Amino acid sequence: MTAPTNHVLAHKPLKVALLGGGNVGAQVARILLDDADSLAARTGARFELLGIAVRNLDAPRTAPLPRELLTTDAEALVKEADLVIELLGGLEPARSLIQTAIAHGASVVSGNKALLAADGATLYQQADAAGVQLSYEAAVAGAIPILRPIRDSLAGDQITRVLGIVNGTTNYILDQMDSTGADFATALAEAQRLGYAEADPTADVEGHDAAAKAAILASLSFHTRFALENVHCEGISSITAADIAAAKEAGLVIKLLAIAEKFPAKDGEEGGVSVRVHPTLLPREHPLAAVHGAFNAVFVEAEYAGELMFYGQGAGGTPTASAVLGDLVSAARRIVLGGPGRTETTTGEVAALGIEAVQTSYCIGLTVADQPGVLAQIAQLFAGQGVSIETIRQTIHRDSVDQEDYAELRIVTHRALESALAGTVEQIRQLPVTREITSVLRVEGI
Ligand SMILES: NC(=O)C1=CN([C@@H]2O[C@H](COP(=O)(O)OP(=O)(O)OC[C@H]3O[C@@H](n4cnc5c(N)ncnc54)[C@H](O)[C@@H]3O)[C@@H](O)[C@H]2O)C=CC1
Ligand SMILES: N[C@@H](CC=O)C(=O)O
Ligand code: NA
Repeated sequence: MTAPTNHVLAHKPLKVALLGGGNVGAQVARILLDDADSLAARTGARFELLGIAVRNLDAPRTAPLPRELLTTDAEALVKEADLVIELLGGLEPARSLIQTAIAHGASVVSGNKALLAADGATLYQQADAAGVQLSYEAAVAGAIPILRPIRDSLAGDQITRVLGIVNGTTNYILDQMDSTGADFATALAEAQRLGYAEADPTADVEGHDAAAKAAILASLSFHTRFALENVHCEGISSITAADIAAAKEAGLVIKLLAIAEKFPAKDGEEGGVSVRVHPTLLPREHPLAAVHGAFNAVFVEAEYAGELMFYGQGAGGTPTASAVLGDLVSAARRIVLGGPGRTETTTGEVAALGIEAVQTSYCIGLTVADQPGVLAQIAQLFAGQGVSIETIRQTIHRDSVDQEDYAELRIVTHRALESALAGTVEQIRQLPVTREITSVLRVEGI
């Protein structure tokens, strides 16, 4: 392995102001402090966390924050910073603080979809005019990289439809009602406890949070400004247990979908883009029906790329912090970009593993003599190597040549070390009762 060449951090530390120490803010602070070295290596400059603006210095936090970093003076903090992370939520004072940051030449990272849906265009223009960046990947579908792919990766394509589950709280509630029969209020309380819900959960339940995200998605996808007023919005508060049960009986599931769809001009009718959020029935075999809990998924249909699907954790402090930090590193790299910038780094120094060190599940196909005790012998060899069997399927066949019965086995294992599996297979191959090992395949996702 060649020695890493980019450990030297030529750039001065970048001062970071964090606004908000709630579900997301506390996790961003924790990771900024815990992973300071690797973030510096990837960025080309260290992040110096100047302070964390909070409303109440003594409020309980989801991660312990150094007391000396907490302040109630958000404005003073912002004026000192090179980079400002806004995780307060709500329109004010978030908007004014972002504008102060921009006016002082700081780049801004925000997860505030309510503000971005309301004022994103203005704030973006202000940032552009000041030569700073405004990034907000966390604002739509939490941890899922969706805005940057739409804005950058698909910049050469024509998006025709975006369709997704973009609110974790409502997906959690509907999923709980569907799978455990939980009532609406209990499921909502649990979503709040898990840190998915907005400070005022009405924004989730009535679809306003999804509508804000739909407006942002539509604006980026169709290169046109869509305001919240352009989004048709229906929430899930009127969905009853009986609706869920009826859907289930019909092989359907109810999901709150955000849809931005282009309708081309046709038969003298003007074309346009429909942006809407509403509860939607889906067949249970539809890929979006398999999005459970607080997970989100966004389908993008584009003229040249075809169908793309983005899936992951759309809510929760730590997953959302991942998107915030991705934006932070990306914005910081551009500040460092006085030189060539650091977009690819090789400072991880992680060893490359051989296949023998892989752990996964396996499916082994083999044929053996149809005799008593054969399965026990094989099971013993697996156990001897510490490989645990998940299922064995046996089918009896008759050999057309010697007219002897033989058994075809398909054995699926739990996760096991490749070397242990290979050793087991070799031992089975040597057994006098084994006719043939027909296949050894690795299995993921079971
Ligand atoms: N929680 C989640 O799963 C996700 C949240 N977001 C967005 O991230 C932002 C933060 O969300 P959470 O951390 O969940 O909210 P939160 O309500 O847990 O935290 C907000 C924090 O900001 C503080 N704050 C509010 N106004 C303040 C002020 N004027 N001065 C000082 N501190 C103030 C509050 O005291 C609280 O500590 C919101 O815009 C939210 O929509 C985005 C994606 C996912
Ligand atoms: N309240 C939101 C948080 C993420 O944006 C949700 O439930 O999805
Ligand atoms: Na995202």
